[in-house]
Amino acid sequence: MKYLSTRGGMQPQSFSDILLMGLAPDGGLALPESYPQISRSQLDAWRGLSYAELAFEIIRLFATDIPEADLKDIVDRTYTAAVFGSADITPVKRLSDGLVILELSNGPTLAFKDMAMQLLGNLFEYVLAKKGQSLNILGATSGDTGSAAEYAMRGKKGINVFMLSPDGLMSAFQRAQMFSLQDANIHNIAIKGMFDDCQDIVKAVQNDHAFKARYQIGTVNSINWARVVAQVVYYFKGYFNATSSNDEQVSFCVPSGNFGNVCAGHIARQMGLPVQRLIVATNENDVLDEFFRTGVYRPRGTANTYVTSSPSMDISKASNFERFVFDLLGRDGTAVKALWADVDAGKGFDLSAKLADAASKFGFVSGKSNHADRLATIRALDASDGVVVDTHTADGIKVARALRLAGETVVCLETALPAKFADTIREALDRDPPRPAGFDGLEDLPQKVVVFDADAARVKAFVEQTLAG
Ligand SMILES: Cc1ncc(COP(=O)(O)O)c(C=O)c1O
Ligand SMILES: N[C@@H](CCOP(=O)(O)O)C(=O)O
Repeated sequence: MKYLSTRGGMQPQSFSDILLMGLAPDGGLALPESYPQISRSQLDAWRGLSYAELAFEIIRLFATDIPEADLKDIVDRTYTAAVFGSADITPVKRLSDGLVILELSNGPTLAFKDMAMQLLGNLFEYVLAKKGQSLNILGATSGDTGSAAEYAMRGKKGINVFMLSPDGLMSAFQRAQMFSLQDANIHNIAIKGMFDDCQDIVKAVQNDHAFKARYQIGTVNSINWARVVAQVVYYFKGYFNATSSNDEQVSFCVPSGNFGNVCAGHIARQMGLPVQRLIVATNENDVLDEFFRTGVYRPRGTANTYVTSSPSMDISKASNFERFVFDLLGRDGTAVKALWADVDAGKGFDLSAKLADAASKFGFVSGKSNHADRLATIRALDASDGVVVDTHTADGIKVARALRLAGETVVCLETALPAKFADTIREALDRDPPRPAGFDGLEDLPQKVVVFDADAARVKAFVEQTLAG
């Protein structure tokens, strides 16, 4: 399997190369030359597999330059009950109204990001050892990618993590999870701005080819294809757990911001998973909802991005959306390059002529949620099912309930645990959310972080100084 860029300007590369590469040299995102097609008999054979067995079957189709025995060892070490809390890894819960919740947040940092990041840590370690290289990761987070990456990479030989986050905008729990880490290879940088400013800096540094090569800069955001492919696995597992036969179809409802999670659902559907619809749920930052309703993509600036009670989705420039648009436009890299030249110039684009395809050919629909919806959903679910969900998952459930068709099985992706967003849970339920074992006193630990303006040059200087020792 070789990989190309969404902007059409990259020579085909192997999985291990794009794992370390981050953005493609032409500024685009890596995608496989084609998606592997899963036959009905393969799907039947996969139904009874454990999570690790299934992950191996799927990832080996993409990571074809890693010897299978090595890959199997990496996957088996990653997806264990000890790390993810149960042998099932991603169990499902059926609500009284028939909606299914796919639990993705039982890993070390209580968000779905652990599902891919734990694998990424082990893949990096393996590939870097083989190549005799080291890697300096520059990442951006709105709250969950950062902690998942830092927990997955802390203490790993040959890896440093520099993580940008929006200053003062994450929850107290999210801040404490990241900033309390004292490991020598973890560096937290709070940026005076929003997540999009952090992601813009990551992309600016990735596009400085000389700096990137000199300091071996890599990425853990969903820019990195390995993140997306690891997320494909739980769509298959969620499908098997929510159905009793491969004759059935399900729809997935996905709380969305940077479009990485639902992009993995799109890939699973393209591979042949029987997915009826992919329901994109946004919060008040509704760039994606606007696109799937109108065909107009209108990324907003920081001044027009709201600070909400589902803060991890406070995103107005959905990085991974480029991967979907590449497919929507018949994999035309030249057209994607032209559209993203407009995006990079602060404009948007109009693909309303393709809107019907987005729905009928690719199964996408969307809806949005706001603070009042979130509170109402959290209260209603607590009352009806005794289930407390986090604010992002609540956005998904609100939208799933609004858009569900008669007879449709909708699987809602649980993207974080409520303990991460205690203020809003208290506002909704007048009590604290359950706090999993091991997190008591987290917010009282000493914190280590530097604060910078949203300036790529300042971040580069910090990376240089830190690595110079
Ligand atoms: C808790 C939570 N929910 C939803 C999302 C949105 O996911 P994505 O950015 O993959 O669309 C994020 C951030 O990525 C998140 O941390
Ligand atoms: N919500 C994310 C934002 C980054 O998304 P990614 O999937 O591209 O890493 C976060 O929690 O940081």
